[in-house]
Amino acid sequence: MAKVSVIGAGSWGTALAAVLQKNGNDVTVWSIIKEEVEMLSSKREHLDKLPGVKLSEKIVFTTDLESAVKGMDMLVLAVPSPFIRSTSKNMCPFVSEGQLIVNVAKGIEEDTLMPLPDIIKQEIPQAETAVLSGPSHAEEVGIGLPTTVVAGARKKEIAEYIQSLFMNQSFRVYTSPDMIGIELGAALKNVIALAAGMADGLGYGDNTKAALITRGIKEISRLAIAMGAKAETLSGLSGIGDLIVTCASKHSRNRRAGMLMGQGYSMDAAMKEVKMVVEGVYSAKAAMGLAKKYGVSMPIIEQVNAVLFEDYPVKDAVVNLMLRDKKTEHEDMLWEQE
Ligand SMILES: NC(=O)C1=CN([C@@H]2O[C@H](COP(=O)(O)OP(=O)(O)OC[C@H]3O[C@@H](n4cnc5c(N)ncnc54)[C@H](OP(=O)(O)O)[C@@H]3O)[C@@H](O)[C@H]2O)C=CC1
Ligand SMILES: O=C(CO)COP(=O)(O)O
Repeated sequence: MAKVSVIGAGSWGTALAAVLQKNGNDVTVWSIIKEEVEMLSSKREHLDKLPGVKLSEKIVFTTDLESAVKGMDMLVLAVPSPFIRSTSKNMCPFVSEGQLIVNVAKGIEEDTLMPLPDIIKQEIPQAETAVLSGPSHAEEVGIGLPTTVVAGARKKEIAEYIQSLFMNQSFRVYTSPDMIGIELGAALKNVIALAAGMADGLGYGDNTKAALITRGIKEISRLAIAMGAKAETLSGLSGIGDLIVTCASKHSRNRRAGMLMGQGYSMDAAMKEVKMVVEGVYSAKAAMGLAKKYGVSMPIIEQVNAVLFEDYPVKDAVVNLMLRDKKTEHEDMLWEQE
C-alpha cells in the first residue's frame, strides 16, 4: 500500500483514483477547480465527467497542491496536456528529490514540440518521471471493464513499482523502458482519431477506417522511430492498441470532434460541442513541426492540419490522400533482382 495523489480530477484522474483506491492505496485527488472538489467530496461521483462511477469515502479531495504533493510515494499527473507545464511549475516547490511523477496525459507541447515527461522534467528537475498509457477510456475503467495499459520508466524497478500499485483483475499493467515510444504513440494517435472521425462524419465505411488506422500507425511509427522510439512499442498497447480504441470507440472525444467536422462543423464549433479537451487539435500542429524537424513524411496528419487550420474541405483532403504519388506499401522491403 502506498500514499498516492492524482493531480487533475477530470474523467481520467477520477477513474485512476478509483482503481488506486480499490487496490488499497491511500488516495488524494487534487483539482484546481473548487466547485469540482466540492462536488466530488459531497457526491462521491464526478457527475459531469464520469457519471455512474461511485468513489470511496476514503478518497480525499483537495484544491491544496502542497498537501497533495508533499510526502506522496507516487504522483499521477492527469491534467490535460495544455496544462502540464503550468501544473508542473506550481507543483515544483513541493516535490522532493527523486519523487515519482507518472504522466498519464496525452499530447505534445505546441510551441516547444516537447513530449510531456520532458516538460515535467524541465519544470521539476528533481522529479523521477514515468508514464502510463494504453487503450483505456475512463468510462470503461471506471466500471471495471478489463483494460490493459503499459507503464514506462527509465528503470525496471520504477516501472514495476507503478505496475504493482495499479494492477488488479480488471486493470492489467505491462512494463516497458521505452518512454518516448509510449508518449509519442499516445499523443499522435489523437490526430489520426480526428481523421477517423472525419471519415465517419462523411459517412465513409469500415474500409476507410481500417486504412486510416493501418496507414496512421505507419506514419506515427516513422516519426517516433526517428525520435528514438522502438518499433515494438508502436505495435503494442500504447501504439496500435490505443489507435484502434480511439478510432473506433464511442467514448473517444477526438473521434467525435472529427466526426462533427466531417458533418460540416468548424474546428471551434466541434471543440465546443465535445466540451472536453480535444488534444489532437494541439498535437496536430506539433506533429507537423516534428515531421519537418525529423524529415519524415506524415501525409494523413498533414491533411488533418489543412482541415483544422486552413478550412480545407474534408472531402478534398481525402481525395488528396487517395491520389498521392504511387507508392510501395513498405518502403524498406526488397524486390527480387531482375
Ligand atoms: N478520458 C480518458 O479516457 C483518458 C484520458 N487520458 C488523458 O488524460 C488527460 C486528462 O483527460 P481527462 O481527464 O479525460 O480530461 P477532462 O476533460 O475530463 O478533465 C480535465 C480536467 O482538467 C481541469 N482543468 C481545467 N483547467 C485546468 C488548469 N488550468 N489546470 C489544471 N486542470 C485544469 C478540468 O476542469 P473543467 O472541467 O472545469 O474544464 C477538468 O477537471 C488528457 O491528457 C487525456 O488525453 C488518457 C487516457 C484515458
Ligand atoms: O486517450 C484517450 C483514451 O485512451 C482519450 O482520448 P480520446 O477520448 O479521443 O480517445
